[in-house]
Amino acid sequence: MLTVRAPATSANLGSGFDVFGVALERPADVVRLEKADRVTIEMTGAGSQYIPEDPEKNTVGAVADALDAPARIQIDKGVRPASGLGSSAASAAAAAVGLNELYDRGYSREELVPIAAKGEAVVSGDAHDDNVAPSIMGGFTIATDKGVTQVDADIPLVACLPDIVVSTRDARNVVPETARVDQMVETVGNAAALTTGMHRDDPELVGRGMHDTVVTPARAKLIDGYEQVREAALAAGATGVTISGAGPTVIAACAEKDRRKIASTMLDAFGERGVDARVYQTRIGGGAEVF
Ligand SMILES: Nc1ncnc2c1ncn2[C@@H]1O[C@H](COP(=O)(O)OP(=O)(O)OP(=O)(O)O)[C@@H](O)[C@H]1O
Ligand SMILES: N[C@@H](CCO)C(=O)O
Repeated sequence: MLTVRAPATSANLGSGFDVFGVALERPADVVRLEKADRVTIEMTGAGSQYIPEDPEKNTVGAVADALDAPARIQIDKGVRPASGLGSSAASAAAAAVGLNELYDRGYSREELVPIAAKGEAVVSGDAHDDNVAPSIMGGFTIATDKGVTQVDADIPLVACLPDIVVSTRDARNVVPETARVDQMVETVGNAAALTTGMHRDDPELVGRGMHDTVVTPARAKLIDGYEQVREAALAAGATGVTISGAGPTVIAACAEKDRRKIASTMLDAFGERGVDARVYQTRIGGGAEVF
């Protein structure tokens, strides 16, 4: 049996809607796979009771189909579903990397990205690559229809996951259909600053580049306490704060020395709104690993 650990991810990072993503050092899904006559799926772990084991409805089923690689697949969820931490993508990424190896298909990590994205289409109706790309390739990724650009960045992060459910499908429905030219100009500037910051391992520049006035404000309304948590994290030293993926996780970039204080401040701010939350003190990490 082959075991693959695929990390949680944070997509968008504010200014890079549907393009930017980072792999997180923790949490992660652990997926075990062995060849079989047909695809079967067994789920355990965080929120697994809410995830269908039917291969037609689970992200890994679509990946096994795309690779023509039937297998018995056991998924231990470390990444809670509907979290904004790329839960559905972590399983799909692990399945793509694991089945590619199990069946000796010979795809490169970059070639596996659109294959794993077929799993995302099953749950959100859209095959966006921005979570599966970092979960497979690690680091900071820029995923477009021309392929994936990757850099091994090292930035400390805090990911605060409130006990609220936001489905990607719902969060995509509130994205504005248009943006003004001045917003476009601002977004390009922020995205460029963030990308440069990733190359320099510079949390200040990355945090500055996370600012977004187009998609984030519309989605913030779905997260009770978002503005209070954001302001509290910035006051505690975060260099930038935004919604992780489609939410409800709120993600902050920071210097290492401020990370612990920011984490407890974000928890307290959700607590003051009566919202339970858990927090991951993490950083940008590597992609899926096979054991
Ligand atoms: N293997 C899987 N792991 C997690 N969720 C899955 C899986 N297969 C299907 N799903 C379904 O996908 C949905 C969760 O995916 P969704 O994209 O909404 O959350 P997420 O991946 O945590 O968020 P985001 O993409 O914003 O980071 C749930 O409805 C869940 O039942
Ligand atoms: N880019 C996607 C990531 C969530 O899957 C979104 O924000 O809708």
